[in-house]
Amino acid sequence: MHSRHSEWVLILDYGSQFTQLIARRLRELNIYCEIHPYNVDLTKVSSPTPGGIVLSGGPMSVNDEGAPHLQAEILDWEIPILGVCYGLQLLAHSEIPGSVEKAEKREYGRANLLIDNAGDLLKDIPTGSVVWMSHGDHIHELPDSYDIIGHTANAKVAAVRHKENDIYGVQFHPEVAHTDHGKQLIENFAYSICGLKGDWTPESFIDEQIASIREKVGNDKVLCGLSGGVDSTVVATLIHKAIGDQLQCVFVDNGLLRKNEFQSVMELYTRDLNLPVRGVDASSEFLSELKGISDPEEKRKVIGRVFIEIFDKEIGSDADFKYLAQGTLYPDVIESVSFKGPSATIKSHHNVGGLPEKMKLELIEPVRELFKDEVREVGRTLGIPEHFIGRHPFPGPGMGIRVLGEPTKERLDLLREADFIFIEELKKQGLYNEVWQALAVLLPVQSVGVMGDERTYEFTVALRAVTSVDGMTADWAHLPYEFLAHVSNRMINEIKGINRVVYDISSKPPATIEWE
Ligand SMILES: Nc1ncnc2c1ncn2[C@@H]1O[C@H](COP(=O)(O)OP(=O)(O)OP(=O)(O)O)[C@@H](O)[C@H]1O
Ligand SMILES: O=c1[nH]c(=O)c2[nH+]cn([C@@H]3O[C@H](COP(=O)(O)O)[C@@H](O)[C@H]3O)c2[nH]1
Ligand SMILES: NC(=O)CC[C@H](N)C(=O)O
Ligand SMILES: [Mg+2]
Repeated sequence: MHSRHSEWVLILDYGSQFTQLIARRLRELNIYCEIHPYNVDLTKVSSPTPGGIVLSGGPMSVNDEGAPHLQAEILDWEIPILGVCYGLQLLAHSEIPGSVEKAEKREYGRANLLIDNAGDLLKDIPTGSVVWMSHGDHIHELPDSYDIIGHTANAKVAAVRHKENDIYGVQFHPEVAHTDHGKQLIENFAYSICGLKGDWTPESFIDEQIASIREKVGNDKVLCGLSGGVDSTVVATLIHKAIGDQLQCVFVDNGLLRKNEFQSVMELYTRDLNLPVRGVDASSEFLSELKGISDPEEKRKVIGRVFIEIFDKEIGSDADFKYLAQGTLYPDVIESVSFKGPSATIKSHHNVGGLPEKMKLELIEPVRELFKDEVREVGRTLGIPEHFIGRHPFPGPGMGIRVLGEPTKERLDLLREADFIFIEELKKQGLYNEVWQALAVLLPVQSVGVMGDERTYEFTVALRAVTSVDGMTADWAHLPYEFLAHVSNRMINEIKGINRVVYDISSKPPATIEWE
């Protein structure tokens, strides 16, 4: 459940790698938006009526058989529309099939936008400014209903405006940082053309969520899975504000947590936040269900299922419990479901794609549409102390997906020691807040070493640290060599069973942050 801000923009996703960025740019303007697949059931996105619609780019060609189409009804909504790249091609193609053709030269990279008629869309954008192109098709024949308002040396049609309606299209990508005035263009579209005010702030979000949680829950009770992480802490605080002691939180020790995590987080919750939390030790249940399982997706599904079983057990026969609250985030949702259908699922986050099909409790997920940095802002506004807000994300399946292969107790303990050293050193040396997330992975690889004249044949730990804004894309963190040397040295000396440490230097994409 979530409630939609009254003023919002609908983004229809045609599969572009940049669709998330359109959402980011709008949200930076304090405009609420949601991404839905191009073929979404329109009744799900018509209330409240969006103030504008953006059609994203996409990898297909509009002329391909089975290419994602435009749901023409949206044109009757008389709402401003902005088509980006594939979105623009789709607008042209929907009036004149075949008007889009393969360009002689694929255009990828920077181009200079020459403005023919700025009007409202290109207002305050200097002619000749850099725009980012990424397309193989181009518009050969523009429908009569459109005017060209911008072109580049290679693209006769780079920006268009419908003669009568508020429909616009651009061949370049205003959402990427390489387009110099892309943000201005999106602002022009949202503020001037759609007439949106940009009044979506953490305060308005909190007020709306509290009202909607109260209305939804009534006199029933809510169970909230609390993990010590940012998202669930924010969610529990929000719900506690809304319904007080109708909320009960549970923190599950699933045997996959960090070293000392369970005790220290329980203490912090009692000390700093006045939340009703029960701690549950379910480590043996989780570990026995994970026995013999080494496939990443299978592990995630097992963990998702056991979490729900434990939650069900916790409520026992108390029939007042009708809801389960979780700190599910937008990236969890985006990565677990895909507009292309399940085949393109990247990983089943335990709390989304890993959930069992049949559940007794109905979900309440107030931050399901937010990115991590937005949740942190909401948390700060709610007055949650910084040591909760600033924590690195830690996934629900925890060490279970960081021990590659079967997560046995023995291997989990090894990894816990390695992780403890890595995080402790990051904090000690003032680097913890410089990286977005840091973790250690235990590889199922043994290699030969020599220690004190003895041969060793032990495991390898991979260190991973990334910089990111929202976890959707990430770069490996350039940690100082001396730091890495020190950490490696400590791990190999202090942890019996590890004789080699490597550093992961892959970015996301094409890698992901976690290894499984
Ligand atoms: N050990 C746990 N006990 C109870 N619930 C949990 C546990 N781990 C995860 N969950 C539930 O799953 C949700 C998703 O986990 P996730 O790790 O994405 O979020 P988080 O732990 O709240 O925040 P963060 O991403 O900062 O770690 C949590 O918000 C929480 O509701
Ligand atoms: O609660 C969670 N349940 C999960 O199943 C899960 N899988 C990945 N993550 C976290 O999501 C972010 C992106 O991770 P990836 O780049 O590995 O997909 C990173 O911050 C990951 O730690 C999860 N969080
Ligand atoms: N980035 C895009 O949306 C590309 C659109 C289309 N696939 C093309 O190559 O022209
Ligand atoms: Mg977590």
